[in-house]
Amino acid sequence: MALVASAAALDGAFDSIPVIDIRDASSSERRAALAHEIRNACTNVGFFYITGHGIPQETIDDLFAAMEAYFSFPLGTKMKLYHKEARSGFNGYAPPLDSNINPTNKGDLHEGFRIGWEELIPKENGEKRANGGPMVEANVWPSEPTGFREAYLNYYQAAVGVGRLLFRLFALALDLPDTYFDDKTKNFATNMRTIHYPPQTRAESDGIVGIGAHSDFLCFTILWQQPGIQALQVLNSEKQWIDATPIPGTLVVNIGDQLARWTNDIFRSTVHRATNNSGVRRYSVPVFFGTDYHVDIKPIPSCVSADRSPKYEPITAGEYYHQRLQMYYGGAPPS
Ligand SMILES: O=C(O)CCC(=O)C(=O)O
Ligand SMILES: [Fe+2]
Repeated sequence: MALVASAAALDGAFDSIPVIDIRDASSSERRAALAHEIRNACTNVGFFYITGHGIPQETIDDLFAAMEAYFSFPLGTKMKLYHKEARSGFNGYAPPLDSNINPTNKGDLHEGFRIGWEELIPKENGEKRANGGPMVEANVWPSEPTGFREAYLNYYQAAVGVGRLLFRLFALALDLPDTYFDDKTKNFATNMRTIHYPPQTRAESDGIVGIGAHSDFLCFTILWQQPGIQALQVLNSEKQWIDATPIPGTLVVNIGDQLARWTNDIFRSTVHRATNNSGVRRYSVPVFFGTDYHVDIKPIPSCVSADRSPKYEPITAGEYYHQRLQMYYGGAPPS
């Protein structure tokens, strides 16, 4: 069925989130079936779990240990890298209630640490990155705990590998050549946040949740969530909140607003929220994947038809991204 027609047949009233095994994505037979599964997940749910992603457990364990140690430091220590003062764009530390992603709430009860692209061992002759552009801001690093930078960058780079594969699979799912996004994603507009949600003591009716209902604003997100703690929920078209229960060994993938715009809403950018009522600390790690700054986001032809005219004005990826970031987190505009 053509992409536009298959999307029109779906209503988004899902009651569970599909699990997709991406292990054999490089085999040509598997790829077509995989692209089909991904298409169904993106048009109906906007969320799916991936297994077989290949990120070593040790890489995840090292990141977990580093963030757990870092977030246990006193607030004053962490505030030395407060992103609004560190001249690092949005990279660095964000304290609890720094953001309020859903303006109908009073604040998001989490603290975070954000990084962007960086080589673990800087290349010789100063070639840092090919014209990173304004979406690729410098990182700031705490001096403690030991191994923090290495643990963060190892996970970040492993996630970028999974993201590159997903860009190819999304292209296939959209009836495009699998290399469609390659020349649009040269400059690593990929950001990673590690998030600590303290146990929630105030009732949700106070307007304070872990992270308020929102949709992500880049192309897609790959989320590691701590096993054993239910917090993330996803909104279906019937306005029911569906639990995205952590499944050990998986990562959660969700479509963001840029890809929804690009696909004329055929891929769903689904609203989600997280509240930590577990009584213990919860950690999660979203990695957000964007495109290069000057890429035009305008509906791709396979997503437009006589019955489905373009819903959004074209905008560059960079302009859109900064509008949204500024709205949620404020802070100094990147240079
Ligand atoms: O912590 C989570 O499970 C979700 C985080 C999230 O939605 C985000 O950072 O955009
Ligand atoms: Fe999100």
